[in-house]
Amino acid sequence: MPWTLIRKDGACDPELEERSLPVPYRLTVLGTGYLGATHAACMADLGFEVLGLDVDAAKIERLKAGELPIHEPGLEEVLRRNLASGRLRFTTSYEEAAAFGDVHFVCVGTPQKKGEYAADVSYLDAVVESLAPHLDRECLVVGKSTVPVGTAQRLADKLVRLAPAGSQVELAWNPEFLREGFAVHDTLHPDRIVLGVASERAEKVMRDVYEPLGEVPIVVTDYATSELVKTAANAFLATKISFINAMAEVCEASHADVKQLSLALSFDERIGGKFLNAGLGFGGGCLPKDIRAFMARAGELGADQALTFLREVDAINMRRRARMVDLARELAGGSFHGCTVCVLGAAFKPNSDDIRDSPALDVAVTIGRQGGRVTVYDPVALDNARRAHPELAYGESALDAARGANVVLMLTEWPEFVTLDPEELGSVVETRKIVDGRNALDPMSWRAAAWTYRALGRP
Ligand SMILES: NC(=O)C1=CN([C@@H]2O[C@H](COP(=O)(O)OP(=O)(O)OC[C@H]3O[C@@H](n4cnc5c(N)ncnc54)[C@H](O)[C@@H]3O)[C@@H](O)[C@H]2O)C=CC1
Ligand SMILES: O=C(O)[C@H]1O[C@H](OP(=O)(O)OP(=O)(O)OC[C@H]2O[C@@H](n3ccc(=O)[nH]c3=O)[C@H](O)[C@@H]2O)[C@H](O)[C@@H](O)[C@@H]1O
Repeated sequence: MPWTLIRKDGACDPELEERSLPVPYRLTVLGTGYLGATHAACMADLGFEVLGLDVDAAKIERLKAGELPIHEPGLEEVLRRNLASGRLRFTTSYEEAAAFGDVHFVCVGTPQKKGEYAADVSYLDAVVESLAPHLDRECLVVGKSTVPVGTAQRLADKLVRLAPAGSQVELAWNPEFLREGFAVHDTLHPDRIVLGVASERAEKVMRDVYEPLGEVPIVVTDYATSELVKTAANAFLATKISFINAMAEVCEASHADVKQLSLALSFDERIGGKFLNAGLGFGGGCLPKDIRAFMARAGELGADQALTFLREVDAINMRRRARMVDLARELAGGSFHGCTVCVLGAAFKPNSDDIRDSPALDVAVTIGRQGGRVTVYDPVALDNARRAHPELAYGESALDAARGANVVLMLTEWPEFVTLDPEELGSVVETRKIVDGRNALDPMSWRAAAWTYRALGRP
């Protein structure tokens, strides 16, 4: 069946023609968090008319005002530019979104269920239940969230069942691979586009939507494979990080240096140097929960043996956090009682304010529970950290947080921490002891300034 989908009024404004959109589809983006806010703003920047929707009314008000609710370098400019042009708008109304959109991108969260490994996909069901009853004409619904394999087919059936337009409403799955901190770049210059589609017409619409991105490898496949590509990619990245952190454990036992080991490995083109930074390990709203959801889903499918290695990947990762606490305690003289610990970093990685499953905060909280007086500083994640962990103390700057500290832990490699002057920091601490949790500092210069410098996986 040919895909006849066009904008309802058939009109194409001259500016859109100038931007040479193959088809001026109107897009909605349902869920405007880290992924959705980026996707909405970037698709508008490509020339599409975009309507972003969220159930969080406060978030929508901020977005309407050109204020980004998250920290993502470069995104606020894209947001403001497209609000000003009128191409990007926001709403909380599903009725409005359904009437507006030819293509609906679904970007809601799929967090880990409490007390379980499995992913909570209920937000996706909620989207379908809110949107579908208003879909009375041909349109494409495109899932971008990361999901357990099998979710897309189930949602596709539900969509057709609930939508008045029935099978004129179709689902496609289009997983997202962007990294926080590089979200705008990764959206506009993806390494590849994966399309899980059930028809040629859905493939055609998706190809048209992404045509303005230029030459990008496109893999067209079925729903299940597209869902699995995403979880496999994150499982691979997590495995690579835990591999080098396992090597760090062996280096610790044998007085070898994991940083030099990693460098030497990186020259082998089959291995490559990316994602081989040993340290405190991975956190964030994705890698940890995605490998756990992957294991849970494999179990449901009777394929749990295939992924038992991910259990070890997870365990190695969590052991790094425990090792960091042990190292800090050792430097504190065997106990945290009466000890002041400065933690530099709260975000799970630099250039983000995201504190979901942050290794840095996890370590800070554990040390606090073990009796340490912990003061945390982060350039952008302080508000989020304060809200989540009011029990910790917070500094206004790195120097402020380090004042009177017996031990400093550098746990998120923000550029401003990497370039800290050992003398200047040394002038405010009680004792010059530092653990470099990301192998990002230069040991020589810290030791030259009379600091006791320790790191993970290095002698
Ligand atoms: N954060 C990232 O860098 C990436 C995330 N992903 C995946 O994308 C998905 C979203 O992740 P994030 O953006 O990080 O999550 P998030 O938690 O920042 O955003 C989710 C948004 O959905 C909204 N929402 C919840 N229920 C809704 C509903 N019924 N209707 C409309 N909006 C609703 C929430 O209010 C929130 O604003 C997850 O599956 C994640 O694994 C994939 C690639 C990158
Ligand atoms: O599914 C997702 O949401 C995203 O998850 C990750 O992106 P992100 O979580 O933004 O951050 P990464 O750059 O992958 O870093 C993840 C964690 O691994 C840690 N890491 C990374 C690299 C490394 O060598 N060592 C290391 O410990 C980082 O500090 C961070 O805590 C993937 O890289 C993205 O491709 C994917 O789209």
